[in-house]
Amino acid sequence: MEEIKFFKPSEPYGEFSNFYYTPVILLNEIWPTVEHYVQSIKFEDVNLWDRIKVMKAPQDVANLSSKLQHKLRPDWEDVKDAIMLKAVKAKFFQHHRLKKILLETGDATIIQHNPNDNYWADGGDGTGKNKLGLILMHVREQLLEISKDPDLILPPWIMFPNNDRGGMFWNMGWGEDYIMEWSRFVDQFGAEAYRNLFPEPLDWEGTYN
Ligand SMILES: Nc1c(N[C@@H]2O[C@H](COP(=O)(O)O)[C@@H](O)[C@H]2O)[nH]c(=O)[nH]c1=O
Repeated sequence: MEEIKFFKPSEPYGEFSNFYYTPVILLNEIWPTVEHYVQSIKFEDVNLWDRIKVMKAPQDVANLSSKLQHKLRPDWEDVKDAIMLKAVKAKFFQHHRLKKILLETGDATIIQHNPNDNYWADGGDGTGKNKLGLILMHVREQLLEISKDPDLILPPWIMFPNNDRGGMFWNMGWGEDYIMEWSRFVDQFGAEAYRNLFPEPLDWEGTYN
């Protein structure tokens, strides 16, 4: 079985790192990286979230968080896997390019290789739990259930299920760019054929007209 090892964002498969720069929308807010989101959610104090969100380097975020261990929400150990899954899922559903990279790993085992982390990574010698690798493979399964074609651009109601059709997100920046790219893709693919794969839900009615 092929193994894919990743660690730093600048190295091969760096897109799989939580430090990789790519925005994610969670809780109706845009976070600069998965790391910014996960480290914020560790704390109940939302003032800390605002402080973290404007920090540039994910490493600075991680450093600040490790200094504030005494402020951790009491249930963190119980919820951390679910929160990480939610964030990693959002990242790979919300970005077509990243989704494609993940799907193109086929059935390879994905391993976060970091000697300093026995939980999210392999501990360097394979004794770590590799939870982030397991989560990435789980998200890959979830994507495969929707479509096995890495080039297929998914409809907005699947990529951004929490963004209402009437919301401002679709009228500017990221949301607008995505709708334009998706529309071009649907035209090339053939609207009827695409619609057969992805019939629009009630709140997106009329979108193929
Ligand atoms: N330490 C590290 C990465 N690992 C990430 O750091 C986080 C550590 O979480 P926690 O143990 O809860 O503070 C977690 O998201 C893990 O995947 N990644 C990188 O690119 N570069 C790093 O230097």
